[in-house]
Amino acid sequence: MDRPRKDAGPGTVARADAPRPAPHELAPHEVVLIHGSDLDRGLDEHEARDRLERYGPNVLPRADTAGWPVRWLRQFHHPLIYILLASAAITLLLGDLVDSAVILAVLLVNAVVGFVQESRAEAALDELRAMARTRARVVRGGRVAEVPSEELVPGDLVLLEAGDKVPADLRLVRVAELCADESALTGESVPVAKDEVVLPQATPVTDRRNMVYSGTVITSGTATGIVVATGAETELGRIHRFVTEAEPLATPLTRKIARFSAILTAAILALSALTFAVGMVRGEPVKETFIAAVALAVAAIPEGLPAVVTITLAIGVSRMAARRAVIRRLPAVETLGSTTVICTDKTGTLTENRMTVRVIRTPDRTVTVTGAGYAPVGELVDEDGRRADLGEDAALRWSLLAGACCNDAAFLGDRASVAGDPTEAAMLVAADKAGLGHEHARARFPRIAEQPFRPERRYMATLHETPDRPGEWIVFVKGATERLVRMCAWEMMAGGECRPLDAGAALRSAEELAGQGLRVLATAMCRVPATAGPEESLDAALRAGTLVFTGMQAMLDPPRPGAVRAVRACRDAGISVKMITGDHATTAAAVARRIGILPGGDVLTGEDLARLTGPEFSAAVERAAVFARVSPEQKLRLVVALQERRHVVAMTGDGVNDAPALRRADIGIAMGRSGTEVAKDAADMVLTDDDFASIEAAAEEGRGVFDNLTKFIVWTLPTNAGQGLVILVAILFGLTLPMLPLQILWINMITAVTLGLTLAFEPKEPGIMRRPPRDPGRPLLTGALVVRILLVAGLMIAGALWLFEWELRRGAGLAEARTAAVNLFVMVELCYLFNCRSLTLPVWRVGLFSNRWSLAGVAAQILAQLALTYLPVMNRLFHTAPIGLDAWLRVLALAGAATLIVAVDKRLRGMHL
Ligand SMILES: Nc1ncnc2c1ncn2[C@@H]1O[C@H](COP(=O)(O)OP(=O)(O)OP(=O)(O)O)[C@@H](O)[C@H]1O
Repeated sequence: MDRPRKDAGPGTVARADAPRPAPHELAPHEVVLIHGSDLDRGLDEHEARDRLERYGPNVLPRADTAGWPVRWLRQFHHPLIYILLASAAITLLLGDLVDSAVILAVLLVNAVVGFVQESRAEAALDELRAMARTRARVVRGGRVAEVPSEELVPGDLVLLEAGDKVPADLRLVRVAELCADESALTGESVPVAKDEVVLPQATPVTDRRNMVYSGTVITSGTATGIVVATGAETELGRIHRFVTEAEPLATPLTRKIARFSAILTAAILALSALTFAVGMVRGEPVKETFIAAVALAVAAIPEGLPAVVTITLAIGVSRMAARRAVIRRLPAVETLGSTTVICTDKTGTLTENRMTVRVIRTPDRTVTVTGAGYAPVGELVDEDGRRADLGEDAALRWSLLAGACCNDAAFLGDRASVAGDPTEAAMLVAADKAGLGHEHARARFPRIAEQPFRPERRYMATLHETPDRPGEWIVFVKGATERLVRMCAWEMMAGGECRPLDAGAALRSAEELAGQGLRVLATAMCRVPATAGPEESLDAALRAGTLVFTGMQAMLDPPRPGAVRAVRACRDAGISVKMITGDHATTAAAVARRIGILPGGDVLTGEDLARLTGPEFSAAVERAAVFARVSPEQKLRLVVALQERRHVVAMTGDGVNDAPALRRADIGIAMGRSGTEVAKDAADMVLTDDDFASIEAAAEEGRGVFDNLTKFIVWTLPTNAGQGLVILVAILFGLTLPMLPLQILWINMITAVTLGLTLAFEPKEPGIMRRPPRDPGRPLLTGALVVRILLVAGLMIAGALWLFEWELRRGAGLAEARTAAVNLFVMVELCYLFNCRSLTLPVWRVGLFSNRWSLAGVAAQILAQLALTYLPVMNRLFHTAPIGLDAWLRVLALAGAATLIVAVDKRLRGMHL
């Protein structure tokens, strides 16, 4: 390996006007020099801060989204609004200033509501984007740190590993088996191997294998690179001057609703044209009939529906975020409510991913390790309870050294957390507890080549210089026991002597440890002559199959405290939970049993899956609850098989190879802490705490969101129908209008905001996780809903017509009778709101105070009605008149009767709306 010269040291940033060679033409140390950085220490924190100010954040400028004036004007871009505008103009021309003003007021209120809703939804999505930002690992001042990738500056020393999204344009300075998927830049999806060699000046961007570019993805290997360009200066920035990341707000449901609204609008417009025609034939006055027809259309069309859907989904997004599930694609909110299977990783999701080595077993000895967590507090204890003496045991020492040196993890801060793999961190801690000191061990055996861990090969290997024997190198390997026994011919004993490996005994021993729920990693080593190149020597040593087996380290990864409850909750909700892991079947089964996933299904291994095909495969997948030693490709097969059996599948993943399965799943879930950037990119949802309980919480919220949407639809369609049909019926049958078109507009305008919208804030219903998942194929307009629409609209119209007639006959004036009818309408809508606030509970059991928005809305609506009835100015504007207590009593009695009838209907037909 052409290692960079370290004596170059930090230099000054080259003057901006000096002609500067491109980074790919320079040796690593020259790039470092030019960028004023250091190959070991990176930039200092304050230098990085200065540069951040000088160069700006590492982001692409966003394409200008529409400013508020445009968004405001967009609120008027709707056929219905055009009609209203036209009718306002016509009434004005006909000299009716008041009517025209009221229509304009309706329009304005509508636009304000639409605007506010849209802004809220936008804000929620902005928040969502902010949460989805990526982080990068950098070396600053000699320490590894994780920073948001926006904060990277030229000269930063960035560490890359498989699964990372390259955060800026980097000149590679150290590389181990690096491959990058550059399809984001070049369209070529085959990963490209990378190197650190110097390339000639004229090498085109697409061939520069010593560079990695922002937006591309590391598919395997590890590397270190120097940032040479950030933000708009990167190659990606040159191609896309702006980000146009506006995620569409459309979901299957919003699309369904948009289609439904379009058909409904057309039908209602036709009806109102018919009303106008009938009125004309009857010889009614043109102006009044025209306004009546317009009012019919405005009142009957549920204009607010699409906006309420978006806002309900947005509320769902923030509720889920509060429960640590960040939604990246809006449709996920909806799909979560109908999830039937959750396929989850074991490590980190069901367990804490905070490993502690508990047992170390060499071929002739077993020691237990005391202490928990990452603190180096604890010791190695022999079976007889005495402290183990390392000095006497060569196998134990070499196993611990392999664990410390064949290891990429590093502790952050005060050992509170790790950068890298917790499995590896546990092995560092074990070495520390044994008194070897992992930093000391790493310094003593400098690493010169490596084969990073890859899930599909299940081991990691490194090659090191050794201080005591200059002509030799040492190979360290760690990985799955079944994998390592195939690479070993010998096993080391405590005294340092080697004997032929008893693979059967090693495997049985691993099995026994796994049966205790421990995760087992085997270690091996060998010495090789330092003759060939380091990479070739390492490769040859691994292929020779003559390594020396030094032992196994078995670690405990405790189940997450909330996992047991969450798994049970899923089961109650008709969602089956399947564990998918790369770990050993016995370890997986033991953990699954502890968490409650087993019994209740079979345990299948990757090998079993490989043997099965067709219907046999999918039946086995359906039956199994635990899948062990599964490869990422098999995850994809699992998703497909489950989907073929009509399941709605949520699948978790964190590795780069998980991306296809995450994309294919109905809901791909990535891990916010341990997940790779690639997995997050492919996912619909990211868990900020990696916890399975958060998936269950999100599923619960998803059901809540869908319930609230249903509640709004169940409320709005019948009341809109009632408002529109009352005019239609009056005109078709030649009756005196029981309500004036302006009054209908009033009802429509006020109730949509004060009553309907508040349903979006309804809390979740009790028992929401005790019913089966929702069928995503169910139509919007079910037969039961049609019956409900007819029932509520019929009751509203009959009640209003009857009351109107009664009041007239009683000697009340026209204005007074109409006021009573308007109040009845509103009261029925108000009581019906309580009916809709729960899909399951009877109307009288809905908590009055559980949704304060709805309570405030109801109060506002009552005040508005009192104002409409008693304020002289409102009387003049809306042609209303004060009504007496007896009229109110009739209004309340009728509204109460209507509520009772609907309650009986709800009781009889349950929640099948
Ligand atoms: N850093 C590592 N170095 C060497 N071997 C490893 C390392 N991490 C894991 N292994 C081995 O590879 C196996 C598979 O690991 P992988 O990371 O694919 O799955 P997992 O973390 O056990 O499970 P899950 O899929 O639930 O996250 C492990 O059981 C272990 O034997």
